[in-house]
Amino acid sequence: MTYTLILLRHGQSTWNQANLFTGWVDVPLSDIGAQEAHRAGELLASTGILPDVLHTSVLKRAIQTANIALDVADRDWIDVRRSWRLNERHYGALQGKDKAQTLAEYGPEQFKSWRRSFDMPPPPLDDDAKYSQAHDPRYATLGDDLPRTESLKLVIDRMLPYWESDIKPDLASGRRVLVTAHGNSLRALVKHLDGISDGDIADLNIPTGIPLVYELDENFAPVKPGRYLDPDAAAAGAAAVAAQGKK
Ligand SMILES: O=C(O)[C@@H](CO)OP(=O)(O)O
Repeated sequence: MTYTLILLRHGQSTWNQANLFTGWVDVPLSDIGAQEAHRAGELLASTGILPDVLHTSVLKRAIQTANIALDVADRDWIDVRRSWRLNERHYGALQGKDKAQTLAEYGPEQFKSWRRSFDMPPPPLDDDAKYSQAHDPRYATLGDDLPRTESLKLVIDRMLPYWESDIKPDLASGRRVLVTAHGNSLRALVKHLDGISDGDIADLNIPTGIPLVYELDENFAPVKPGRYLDPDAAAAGAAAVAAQGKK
């Protein structure tokens, strides 16, 4: 008996398209992103890997992606759970900043450290800053859990409790689970599943809009490497994410 877990990074957002650091800012899909979500649904349908339950973040780019993909796969009806714990990494004071300008201003070393170091968060975002979530009603109950910036390590710390408490039980019940989330929250989950080291995770990038399917054993360990349902597009998409800022 194996469990099926499908990971799906949201399609391109308007801020991905504009090359801006996004984090917890709640931006929608671009037209390209909606097309990617559509294609993700086609891949699920054509391979017959149809989810029984959906987990998403509380950010609309993930929610819209899941809705489009599930509609195309004729799975609109499945159970849905959402959690802030699946949100993108909070990008602190970088939220809303242009990636190319940030690279030019601070140099490649600092830029890479902010984007991909394991435990070095960007400077925190002030609560009265334009792109702060401190007054967003959807996070009103978080109290001290509300981040003002996060490293990947901090994402793992807040994401894994949800994996344990909510996602694992759905898998254990024999349901195929779709997790629709974000570049860095999915990097956190893949790091955990694949046992990737703190250093090596810097080189892992997740492309937008391509389902990544894992078969897990009864201990929730992958029985073989996760596979993208469109490997060529996934490789090209991951390379494009890695190169962001350089355009
Ligand atoms: O801006 C962001 O929130 C993320 C994902 O789009 O960017 P990066 O890949 O640079 O971590």
